[in-house]
Amino acid sequence: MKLTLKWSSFRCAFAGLVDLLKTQPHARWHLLASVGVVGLGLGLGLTRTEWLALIPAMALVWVAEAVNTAIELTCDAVTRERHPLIGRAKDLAAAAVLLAALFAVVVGGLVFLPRLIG
Ligand SMILES: Nc1ncnc2c1ncn2[C@@H]1O[C@H](COP(=O)(O)OP(=O)(O)OP(=O)(O)O)[C@@H](O)[C@H]1O
Repeated sequence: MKLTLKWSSFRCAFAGLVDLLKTQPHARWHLLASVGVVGLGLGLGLTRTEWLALIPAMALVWVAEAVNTAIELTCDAVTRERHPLIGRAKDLAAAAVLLAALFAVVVGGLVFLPRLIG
């Protein structure tokens, strides 16, 4: 089996990341929150276990936001007319971001609150 790396795929993925940050205001909030969490975590000297909880929680929010944006754009490419299924698809994609963000807040609270008020 031949293993090959397609560098153009990395270029496309990076372009998607830049697109996300340029066009999605929520992504900029995620960036601010991620920088804040990492800065606070470094300042408080979090343990490896605490980082192992925080990193997937943050990553999930980024992944959900990217997929949500992709779904929104795909829906808009299919039709700009109102359609109940498009509405549901967009609402469900937005729900994925909301769920990821809520769970990230819970994880952040479990990690940081005992250190900040304990
Ligand atoms: N073509 C459509 N048919 C039916 N409902 C739609 C359609 N487009 C948007 N909606 C409804 O409007 C909501 C907002 O859609 P929109 O495409 O403006 O995304 P958004 O909330 O502005 O997303 P973001 O702020 O992340 O870009 C959707 O969640 C959906 O309920």
